[in-house]
Amino acid sequence: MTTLAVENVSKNYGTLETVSNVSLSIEAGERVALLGHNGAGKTTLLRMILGLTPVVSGTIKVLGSNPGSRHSRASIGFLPESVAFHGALTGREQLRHFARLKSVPVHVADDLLDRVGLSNAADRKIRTYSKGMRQRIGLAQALLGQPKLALLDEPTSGLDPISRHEFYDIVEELAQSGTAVLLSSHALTELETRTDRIAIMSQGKLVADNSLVRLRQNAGLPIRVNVTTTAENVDVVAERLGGERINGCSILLTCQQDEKISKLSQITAFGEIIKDVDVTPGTLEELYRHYSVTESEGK
Ligand SMILES: Nc1ncnc2c1ncn2[C@@H]1O[C@H](COP(=O)(O)OP(=O)(O)OP(=O)(O)O)[C@@H](O)[C@H]1O
Repeated sequence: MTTLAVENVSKNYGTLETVSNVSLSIEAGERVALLGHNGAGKTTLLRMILGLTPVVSGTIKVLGSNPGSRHSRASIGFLPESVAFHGALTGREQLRHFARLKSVPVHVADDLLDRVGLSNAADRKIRTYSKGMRQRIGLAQALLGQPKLALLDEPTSGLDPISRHEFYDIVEELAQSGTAVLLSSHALTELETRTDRIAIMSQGKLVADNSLVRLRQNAGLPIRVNVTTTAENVDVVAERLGGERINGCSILLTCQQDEKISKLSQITAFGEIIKDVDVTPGTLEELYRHYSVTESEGK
């Protein structure tokens, strides 16, 4: 059964259509990133999946159950964008408290502290924790009870690169154990290798939902090719390739995906005067802009 099935869901606040006819499904073990500018409707959608905002138009099912139902609530682990903890409690006390609320055995809380790398700080008060350590406690509470669906709202905001890396390792383990993961983020670059699909919301609409490879193909964004030559040949190579000289020995050219191989043959035909070639596909930022702008222009 599909873990999360969102079908034709809309939500208005007054005359503002915050979520507009959105359909999105996530299977067990899939990691989906939900992207969108501020106000795109991501949080409203997450709230509807959680059962906090009623679904009045369209349907949402979590493992076949309605949002907010006992079964649905028991299946979801949620990490809100800003998590508030009791600063006077230790990490262990706080997590054990959440475990009791979720009717999960307390020893599971201790195991999770270990899993999120907090066992050494578990008996320190949360008020002494760094932002990254608080996020880890937040993640640990979202993982209590082995959720079938993890909803993570901006989970890596404020984390340093190493903590982000470790965070995504945990997400990967979670997905491998069969949990479907939906995470919203503004930190685009980290999602490139860490998620299976990218869903983009713009002005309430879902404007893209596909693997990164497919999104790139469909957008047809140009590929950048950076060529380094010997100093004395840079001008002539730039002219022949039709590229732009960007500094001492570097030339920048762009081409479409289907021209890439012929462009590379043209470059290698110059022989030893070519010192290096870097090929960079369109970045996630460019894709994001492409899909958001295409939709808002009504193309
Ligand atoms: N309770 C509410 N009453 C009125 N308008 C609301 C309410 N909740 C959200 N909105 C509006 O709906 C739109 C979408 O908000 P939402 O919080 O879902 O966006 P978001 O994509 O999560 O943005 P962000 O990245 O800033 O968190 C915004 O214009 C917001 O002002």
